Amino acid sequence: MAAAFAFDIIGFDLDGTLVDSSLELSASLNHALRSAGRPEIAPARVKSLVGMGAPAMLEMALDQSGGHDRDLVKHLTTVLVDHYEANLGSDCPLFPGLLPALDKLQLYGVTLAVVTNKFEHLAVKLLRNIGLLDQFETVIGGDSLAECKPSPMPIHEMIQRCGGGRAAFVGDASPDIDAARAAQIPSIAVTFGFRPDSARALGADSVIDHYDELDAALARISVGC
Ligand SMILES: O=C(O)COP(=O)(O)O
Ligand SMILES: [Mg+2]
Repeated sequence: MAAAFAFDIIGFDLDGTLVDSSLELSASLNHALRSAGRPEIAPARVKSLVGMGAPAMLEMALDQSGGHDRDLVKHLTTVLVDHYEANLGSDCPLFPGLLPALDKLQLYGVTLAVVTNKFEHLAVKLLRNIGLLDQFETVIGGDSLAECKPSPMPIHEMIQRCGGGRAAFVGDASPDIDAARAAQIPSIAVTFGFRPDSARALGADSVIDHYDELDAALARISVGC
């Protein structure tokens, strides 16, 4: 089947883009906060803390109740990750329309990849547990390389691992769109992720409200690139 767009590679962010991981992340963040005697944070508010990895999420959460230091963040990252890993993917729905959208891209012969700021081993395990891992040529995590999003480094690496060619990136937050811009590839922001209020202001080349719109958005942004 011929695609209406000219991309060889489509990269996806993970949390808030492929899956709604907010309930599992909230449960594990709050488990870590409780263990340190800190107040919990409501899942709706946890969404705004996701996107720069677990240590950054903990720093921002701890700053809401008395601050953080490096040792505390290091210790609580282990507490959070151990808890998160135990039930990974059991309460982590895919966003509507994702599977048919990925199937269509595969039919077009597009190579798919994930670039997340989650630790790589957690991203791989989550994708395996929810049955998505085989869809992706490669998974690059926040600790896979010397730099993570918003650096262009993981985007460049993604393109290289996927054999080169024209690429676009889909994400829900500023590290995604900024990394794509820094790597000089077009981006699509999703409004159904963890930044519904600001997705339109991220400066992406296109914005979608549902995965049904992905095909048309890719066709729009591939014109002239
Ligand atoms: O902050 C995280 O844990 C990772 O988030 P991302 O998948 O949106 O990059
Ligand atoms: Mg995200």
